[in-house]
Amino acid sequence: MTTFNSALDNKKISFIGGGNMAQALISGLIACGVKPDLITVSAPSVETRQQFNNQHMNTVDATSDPKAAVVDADVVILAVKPQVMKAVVSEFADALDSQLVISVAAGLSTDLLSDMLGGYRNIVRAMPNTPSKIQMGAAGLYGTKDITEAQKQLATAVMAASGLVMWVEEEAQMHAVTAVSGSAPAYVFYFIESMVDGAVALGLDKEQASALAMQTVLGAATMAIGSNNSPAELRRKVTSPNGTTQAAIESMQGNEIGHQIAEAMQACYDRSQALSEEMK
Ligand SMILES: NC(=O)C1=CN([C@@H]2O[C@H](COP(=O)(O)OP(=O)(O)OC[C@H]3O[C@@H](n4cnc5c(N)ncnc54)[C@H](O)[C@@H]3O)[C@@H](O)[C@H]2O)C=CC1
Ligand SMILES: O=C(O)[C@@H]1CCC=N1
Repeated sequence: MTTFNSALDNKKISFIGGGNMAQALISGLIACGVKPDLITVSAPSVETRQQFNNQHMNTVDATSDPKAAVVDADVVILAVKPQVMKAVVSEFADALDSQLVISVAAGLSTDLLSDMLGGYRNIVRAMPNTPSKIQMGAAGLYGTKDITEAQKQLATAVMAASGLVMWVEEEAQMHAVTAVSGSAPAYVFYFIESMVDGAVALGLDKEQASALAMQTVLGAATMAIGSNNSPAELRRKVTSPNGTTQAAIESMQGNEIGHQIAEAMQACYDRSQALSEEMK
């Protein structure tokens, strides 16, 4: 669990958009000690605002006015879909003066975001993932040359409230971050779904199969993080010569599962690249 970072002291953090990713990041911030009354969410739907009010007992400020959310914020987090970003930011771009803007939108380059923001360049692009909700997220960050060292530390503190933070040097690497962590919880959920279906077909009931599959994924990932052995070495330690695991792994290799995962990641990367082009 991440602990409170003093860079967050009294910082006002405003979210534009109150969907899945905003909710996950807000949970991380509050869990690490940010006072809810320093957080504002701008969302057009009454239901979304009501949901925030209920969940956080009216301590998080939920507004329909993005400009009010931005005007005295220290950090503005853009958490709307790439397709609506241009229209949404046009409502408050003229209220930006020194705020740190963090965009979590897939694909959108800092140059394109800057154009949408009327030339404003204090922008960090982040690619988090939904396990941020339980402070187990993994986020890649890229900053323009225009952000200060203090803003870089602030961006690190904001995103580290929800888990691991990794800065990349080249903006193009953000597409790879999306392929390996931003979108990747979905691959893992798909893997778990398939394991459960497989176990049910082999005679277990669904609850038993789900509990065993989820605990195994958690145990294997936790073990890999804490180990001096590589994932390949850990795999070999499970695999007895001519035993059960060898039969399973040979079946996967025969079906080129590794190659198929790489292909899926390439598709994710390509889609991330295409989004910026489409939104120009
Ligand atoms: N869901 C995920 O796992 C991840 C999502 N992202 C990025 O986060 C961003 C948001 O995605 P989600 O939270 O999944 O989508 P979502 O659909 O759950 O939330 C989007 C939110 O945008 C808001 N919105 C829509 N129109 C608006 C407007 N005119 N003004 C202000 N707010 C408006 C609404 O509050 C809505 O809840 C996207 O750009 C996505 O690429 C990044 C990493 C992971
Ligand atoms: O699917 C998407 O486009 C977003 C970005 C990464 C995860 N979800």
